[in-house]
Amino acid sequence: MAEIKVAVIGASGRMGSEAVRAVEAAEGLRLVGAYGSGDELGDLAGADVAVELTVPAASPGNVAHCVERGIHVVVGTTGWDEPRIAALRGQLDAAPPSSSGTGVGVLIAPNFAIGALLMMSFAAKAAPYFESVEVIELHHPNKVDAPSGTAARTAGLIGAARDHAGLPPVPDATTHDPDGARGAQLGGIRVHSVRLRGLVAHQEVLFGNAGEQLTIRHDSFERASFMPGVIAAVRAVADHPGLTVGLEKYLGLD
Ligand SMILES: NC(=O)C1=CN([C@@H]2O[C@H](COP(=O)(O)OP(=O)(O)OC[C@H]3O[C@@H](n4cnc5c(N)ncnc54)[C@H](OP(=O)(O)O)[C@@H]3O)[C@@H](O)[C@H]2O)C=CC1
Ligand SMILES: O=C(O)C1=N[C@H](C(=O)O)C[C@H](O)C1
Repeated sequence: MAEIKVAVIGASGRMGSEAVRAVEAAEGLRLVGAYGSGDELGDLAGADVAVELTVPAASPGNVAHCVERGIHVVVGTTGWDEPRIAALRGQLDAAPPSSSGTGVGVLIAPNFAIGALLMMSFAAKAAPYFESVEVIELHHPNKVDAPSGTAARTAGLIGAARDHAGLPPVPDATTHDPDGARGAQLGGIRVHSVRLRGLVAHQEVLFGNAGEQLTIRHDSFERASFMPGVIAAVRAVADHPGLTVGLEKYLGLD
């Protein structure tokens, strides 16, 4: 198999620096470029695949830059809401082919950890069977976005599964909540964000019925937990032209 040339955008960040090390250690991958916020991306040093791990404000511009140049992109940065995704789909439809002649592939992966992918899959499977559900995500206090991309994705999957099953809205008698104590509401699902020194990335999905509760919890204790997913995505992205949301689609875990 031909060597894959990889560039990391956001290379000095917490995730980016870990991704640089993972790419350097991975067989069949060669790191050709590492970019920070002050760097000109240019042709990304001839990379076949860019790994994008920056901030929500910069990510769409970086991804557009890669797509325009026919470079496949693995995006771990969060903040990809529906309008951003729709704009990217439009750009991909009109994009030039990649250097290998296929359509450009872009993966938006809200979470690369295998356990987190399974947590989301289990949550979607459980969703039709419970009257109540809420999501609690817990992260390190340096995280700039809330709710987490994982929580937004989980809420989306649960909401879709409930709608498909014809479930009514989650019961909630709250009529007075001047300080927003009930958290954010994403597609009808309550999401609560905790920021706490000492944490990395954690999430609980709480399901309730009369007399019973199911809790699905995932913990990333180290950013190393994301790296097998990053490397698997780099290896697979060229084989998936167009836009894919969720690494589970590459791994058959959906
Ligand atoms: N999908 C997943 O599994 C995971 C996703 N994430 C997401 O990844 C993203 C990064 O997280 P994290 O590493 O913790 O954040 P950091 O703040 O540690 O790193 C962000 C990096 O992005 C760089 N940056 C900012 N703007 C640009 C730009 N325009 N071009 C290039 N680089 C830029 C910053 O560089 P500088 O310091 O020079 O400003 C910084 O090094 C977040 O959105 C986070 O939610 C995090 C963990 C797992
Ligand atoms: O910022 C983080 O740290 C993380 N971000 C992603 C998210 O917002 O879901 C993935 C993981 O939770 C870590």
